[in-house]
Amino acid sequence: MRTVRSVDEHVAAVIALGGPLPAERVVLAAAAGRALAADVRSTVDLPPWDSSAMDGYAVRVADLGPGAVLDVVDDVPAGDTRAVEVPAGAVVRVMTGAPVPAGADAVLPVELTDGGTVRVRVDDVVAGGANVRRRGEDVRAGDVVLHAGDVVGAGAVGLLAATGHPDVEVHRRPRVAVLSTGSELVAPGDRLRHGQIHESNGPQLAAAAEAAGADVVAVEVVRDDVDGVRAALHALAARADVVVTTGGVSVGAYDVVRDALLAEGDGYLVHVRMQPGKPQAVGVLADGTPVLGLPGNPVSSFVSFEMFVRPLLRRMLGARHVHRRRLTATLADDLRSPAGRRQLLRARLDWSTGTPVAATVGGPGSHLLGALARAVALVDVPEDVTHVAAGSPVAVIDLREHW
Ligand SMILES: Nc1nc2c(c(=O)[nH]1)N[C@H]1C(S)=C(S)[C@@H](COP(=O)(O)OP(=O)(O)OC[C@H]3O[C@@H](n4cnc5c(N)ncnc54)[C@H](O)[C@@H]3O)O[C@H]1N2
Ligand code: MOO
Repeated sequence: MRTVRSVDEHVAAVIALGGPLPAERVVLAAAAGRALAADVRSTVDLPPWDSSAMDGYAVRVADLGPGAVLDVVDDVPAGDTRAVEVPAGAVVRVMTGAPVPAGADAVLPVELTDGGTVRVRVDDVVAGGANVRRRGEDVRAGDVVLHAGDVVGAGAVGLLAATGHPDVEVHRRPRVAVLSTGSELVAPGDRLRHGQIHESNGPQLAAAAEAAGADVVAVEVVRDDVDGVRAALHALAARADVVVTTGGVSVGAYDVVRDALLAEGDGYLVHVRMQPGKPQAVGVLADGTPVLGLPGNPVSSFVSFEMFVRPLLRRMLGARHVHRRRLTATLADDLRSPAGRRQLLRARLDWSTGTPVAATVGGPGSHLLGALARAVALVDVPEDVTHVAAGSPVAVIDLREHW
């Protein structure tokens, strides 16, 4: 018997199969794409001291006036660690990023002077505080600068380094094993005999899992043989946090993932009210490893990964937001959708008018790989909607990565 579920019910059931994995400390170079396991506090003020924003002269504003000539008593480049002071009636030459000497209350840009190095003529004045970056104006020592669950992007790596962190605590990446099933499958590059196709779901799912932040530990292929599938599931489960299979979950005579999971005892089959991706299998092996059985049609496996596997992997990665960003787009062309199934159509997004226009690519057939690479979004048509007219607003799932 198959359990019938909505997409949201199945998403909830799959996400419940795992939680954030244990934390580990990694160097910053390995932190991008990982989710923080704990809040991070700054070890320093940023800037750590009053800092010059310009090449010029550290001045006492009271000494300035158009035409004033002042002694240049010192020269402070970036990296100068001395404690320097500006006496009244004089200036100190400073460079961008250099500490502003004590006593100065502004930096006069070199362009507003004659550029002198012994004495300098002031051509124009600045207000108190001008071009001085105050200690701590950006970040204060002890401030929480990043939160647990934040996914580290390039900006966060820069912030971590600037706030004094050579390494950071992140959740372990989920280890994913991919198992493609099908006696018709041969390796890409092998010559196809009649009845054979190139194995494409394994590489596709591995790439999707890597992009989701997972560590893909295996991509294997087995023939349609229940014992072979069971043996492969156990071997892969020993090395992985999640096993993802494709093919063999429908009602065919040789749908072996279905039979293997049923034989494992803790598997079940689901009809999800969606297109593509109706038949799904979910199980937990004896060692506790979840198995997600995706349908074999390439578009079905792609969409099923997006809707079910990716949120689980994001949750295991520790990311706060496990779902893709959703947008509202204008539909380019009329579309039809089956009653009672939520349809997820591959689409391009055209931003040339400033707001997104979604044009579906490829037909509704779940075997149509030709246009898959052009899809950057999925148009999400609710179960009860059977027709959407061109020009209507539609919900869209944005497939591009966002930090
Ligand atoms: N009588 C019925 N037949 C089917 C139903 C149904 O309700 N009643 N559902 C259809 C739907 S919808 C789907 S989706 C598929 C899912 O079937 P399986 O998960 O059992 O997948 P397979 O039969 O093994 O393969 C389907 C199709 O995909 C190709 N395939 C499989 N694996 C790969 C791979 N790794 N790389 C590339 N292509 C792959 C396979 O050759 C088949 O053409 O069932 C429908 N049938
Ligand atoms: O549910 Mo299937 O994925 O439509 O081809």
